[in-house]
Amino acid sequence: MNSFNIQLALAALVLITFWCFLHRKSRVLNNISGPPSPSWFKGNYEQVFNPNAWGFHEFLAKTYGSMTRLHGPYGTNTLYTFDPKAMQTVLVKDQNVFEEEDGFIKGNLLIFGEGLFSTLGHRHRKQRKILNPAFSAAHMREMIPVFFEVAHKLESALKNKLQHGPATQEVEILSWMGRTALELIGQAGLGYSFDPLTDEDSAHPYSQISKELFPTLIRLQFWQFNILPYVSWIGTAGFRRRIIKMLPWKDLHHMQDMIAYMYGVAEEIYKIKLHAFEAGDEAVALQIGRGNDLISVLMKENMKASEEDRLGDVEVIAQVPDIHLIYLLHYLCLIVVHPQQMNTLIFAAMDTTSSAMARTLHLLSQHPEAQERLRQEIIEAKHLKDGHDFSYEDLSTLPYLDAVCRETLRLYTPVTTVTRSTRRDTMIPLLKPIIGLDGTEIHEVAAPNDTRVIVSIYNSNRNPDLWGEDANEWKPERWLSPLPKALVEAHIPGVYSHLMTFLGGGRSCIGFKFSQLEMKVVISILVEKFRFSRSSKDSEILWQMNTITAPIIGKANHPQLPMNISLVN
Ligand code: HEM
Repeated sequence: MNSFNIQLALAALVLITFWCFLHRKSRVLNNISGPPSPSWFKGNYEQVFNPNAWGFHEFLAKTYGSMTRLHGPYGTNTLYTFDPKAMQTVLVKDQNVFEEEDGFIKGNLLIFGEGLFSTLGHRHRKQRKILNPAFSAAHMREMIPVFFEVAHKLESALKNKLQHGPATQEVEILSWMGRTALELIGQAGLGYSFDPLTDEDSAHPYSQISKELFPTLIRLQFWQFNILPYVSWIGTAGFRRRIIKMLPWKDLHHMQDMIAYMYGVAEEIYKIKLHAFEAGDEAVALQIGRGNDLISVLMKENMKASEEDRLGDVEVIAQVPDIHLIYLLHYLCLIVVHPQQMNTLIFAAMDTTSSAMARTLHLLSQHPEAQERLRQEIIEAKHLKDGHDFSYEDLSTLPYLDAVCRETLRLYTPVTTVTRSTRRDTMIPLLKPIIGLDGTEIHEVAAPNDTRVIVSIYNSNRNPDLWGEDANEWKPERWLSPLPKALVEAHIPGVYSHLMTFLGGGRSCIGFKFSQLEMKVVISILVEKFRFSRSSKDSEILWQMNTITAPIIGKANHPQLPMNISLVN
């Protein structure tokens, strides 16, 4: 028997064990009401995780409230919640009980070594401690010139386009936001420039890939969640690649090609960085970002740390780029030969924030009065500064800009759900009790070991019990007066503004200040200089849920957001 056949036999054995394991799962959650299952094989998963799942999530919230039972694959149970107290337990209080799923952590360990996404408990906390200063407000303050430098490049490119063509032009704004976010995380995060941001043709191929990655990923999501964690460690990477090639599966092949490309780019950046560090301080200072990028700061912090807290060299290099894009990591388990984390940082920072910036501009194009109000605020503040760029403090004292960003991130969160899995039998207390199928009032849910819990960021941010009857409307003004008492008293466990957008607890988004700054810098420059209005295709634009929300037109496969723009003067 050759080694290929042995690995094939092992794969079959693992799958059989996996079926048996699932069947012994408990039925304790059967008393919690929830939607019927359309399929034993997939349960409700295809309804919850699909690009157009908005309606199903709204239906769950309206029909079953903030704690629901879903049918998982193969007759298993899954909890779906946005109850504030339940989220507090899952994400903050008992976060060691509600961890990322086993397969996820093991797969990441295989590929990335001990980075943020592949560590738990003490080790994860230790890495966060070292990483925190690189993402602190103090460091963001130092980075602000880099943010403005990149935003001004975008401004020049768009101005140039408008000055050499019709006064109002249709522009595909999503790709410009993606390119800007890529350049920003390149310069501020990695000390590397991807894109001169001069015209449409100068785009780095990486930004195109980022637009295709998530839509492809969501088409594969069921397999990713339910099969991949159990097979990702089987055989060698070479074996797994051979298996993928044999499968008649277009999306998986496309994913493999995209990752191979990203891998090459990441390797190049990685080598440049290492080379500069080996050459010493002067070489680092000559780099883009002038030694202030996240990797450089992390290295400096690590040198200062006590011996106990210090990360090993490999851990440092693995760490900074090991930024979210959780779902891609599963695929990397299958496809990539050895660790390459640069891509994770780039994607985490890029797709989330570019989606948020594009959504903000889209909303402003649909609400011209809000756009004008924002423009006036920026122009007046700029006037007081004699036209100079804003400082970090200036940006945090523009109330309407702040309100527009918060409201957009509330109503249109780029990441709509996160999933955790219980590591032992446990209780989940509820702020709002539910009625069980047997008619009893349930104040806390007994969740057996290995229960999947989906936390709905989307429904938490739109909960009418907390935000009021207008919770589903985009109203920046709500942030200019005191927030509803019910919301404040609910103690939403999010790190940002009673919102779950950046999550809460020890695994919350470490880059949320980075992303806030980026949004404010880019939106303030664009709205001051350009007027945004709906394009003729506006009614066809459909925002898809995906892993990170993205707009598409009609049946097109790749995200795009056409918008009309003209110069303000
Ligand atoms: C609007 C933009 C962004 C949104 C909505 C967002 C959202 C999130 C969410 C929901 C998580 C938790 C995922 C989970 O636990 O399953 C997360 C984690 C993370 N994000 Fe972001 N993110 C954004 C931008 C960024 C940026 C710009 C960076 C880096 C520069 C970043 C770095 C990270 C990291 C490192 C984690 C993992 C933290 C850990 O496991 O300890 N994010 N993000």
